[in-house]
Amino acid sequence: MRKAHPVGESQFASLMSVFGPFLPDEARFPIGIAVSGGADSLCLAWLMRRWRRAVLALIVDHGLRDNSAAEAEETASRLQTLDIPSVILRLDSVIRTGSLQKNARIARYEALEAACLSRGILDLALGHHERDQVETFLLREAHGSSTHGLAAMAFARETPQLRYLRPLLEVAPERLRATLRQQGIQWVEDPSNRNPVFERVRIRLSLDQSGHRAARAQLALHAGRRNEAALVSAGALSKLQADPLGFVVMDSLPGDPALLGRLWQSVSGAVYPPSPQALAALIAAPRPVTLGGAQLCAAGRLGKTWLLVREPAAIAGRIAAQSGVTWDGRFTLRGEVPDPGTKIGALGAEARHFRDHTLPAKILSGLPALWIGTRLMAVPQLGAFAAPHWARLRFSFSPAMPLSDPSFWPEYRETVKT
Ligand SMILES: Nc1ncnc2c1ncn2[C@@H]1O[C@H](COP(=O)(O)OP(=O)(O)OP(=O)(O)O)[C@@H](O)[C@H]1O
Repeated sequence: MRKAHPVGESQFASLMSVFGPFLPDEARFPIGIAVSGGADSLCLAWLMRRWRRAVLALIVDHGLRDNSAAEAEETASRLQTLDIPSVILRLDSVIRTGSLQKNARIARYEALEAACLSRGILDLALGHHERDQVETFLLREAHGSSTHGLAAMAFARETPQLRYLRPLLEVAPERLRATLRQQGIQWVEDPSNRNPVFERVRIRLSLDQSGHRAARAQLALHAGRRNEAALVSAGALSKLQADPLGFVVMDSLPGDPALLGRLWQSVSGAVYPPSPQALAALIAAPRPVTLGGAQLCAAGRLGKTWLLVREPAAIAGRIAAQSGVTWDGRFTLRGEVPDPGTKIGALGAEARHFRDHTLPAKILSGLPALWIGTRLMAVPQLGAFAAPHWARLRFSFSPAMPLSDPSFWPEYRETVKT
């Protein structure tokens, strides 16, 4: 057998580049990494940290094995030595009837998704690799899956809240282990990965090299078309930068009116995009314009050519603040409101207090703020609170057309791993 080559930093950077736009590499926009402590996801974490500073590893402790808590701690301290911050998510509700593996997986994804949502994480990377992909294909084939199922796992999968990324999906697992060995990084071996009670493991054990190659070739036929379309849409989006504060900056407008319409909807919070004719005219001759609740204007000191931002005159008035309520079709409040008289309204002219902020007043004044009468109590997005107990409140960016909506990436959808 040939010796496996470690994965290099520049190769990983090019694997990540196919996913298109990422939020700036700043502490307020971490990318999540799901780390089990096994070789694959640990290697993913190491590579991600070389690629980007703002990352957060999420370790799920299913609590199903006696030493699982200690293993999770061990993984967390290993990550710490690699300068990767992490949190451990403890599950106490894995249902033990039916398929334990399946229940554990559902509970794991729920916990990961909730943790990302509460921390404003939009992208979560998973450590699936090429052999996982081949096994998924063979499992689905054995179960009579349709063409869609046989395309197996996609590079990325969207939920309305989160995008799952699988940058290592075409990388052989031997290369991930070789990478860790080269760096002298240890990992945890999960005994269930070798337990033939599980069908996936039986498939793994029965696959010789030629079977593996044949399955890969078949898989490529199924997956090719889907991923090709996905890469086209990722390419279009990779040129812009979308911010969960509710604005988009870009050097040029996307050439597809439907795509531009979706961006417009995300920023304005509108249920419908502007007319395709108006958008096509704008693409043909870009110019500053106010349309359908959003404004296209010069990005100025934001560094790119265009800024797409909520139209100030169209912003909603004040409404009573309650957890779960959405204001201006864009921002949903979460957390316990300390005073029943609190209202949500735009920061407006009070944005002048944040003059030193790197973002222009045009963006800041449209952010949601919490008010009691004329008193400004909190601007959660800016980390400004009149008193510590207001700091429990958060707004999430939740327009009717979210920036990470599945229809943004139609070809990336897939069924959850079998
Ligand atoms: N307990 C966990 N905590 C966090 N993420 C997990 C956990 N288990 C699995 N994952 C994520 O899901 C991916 C695929 O899971 P799978 O069970 O196939 O991998 P694994 O064999 O447990 O571990 P690894 O991929 O880390 O070697 C992992 O690479 C990792 O990103």
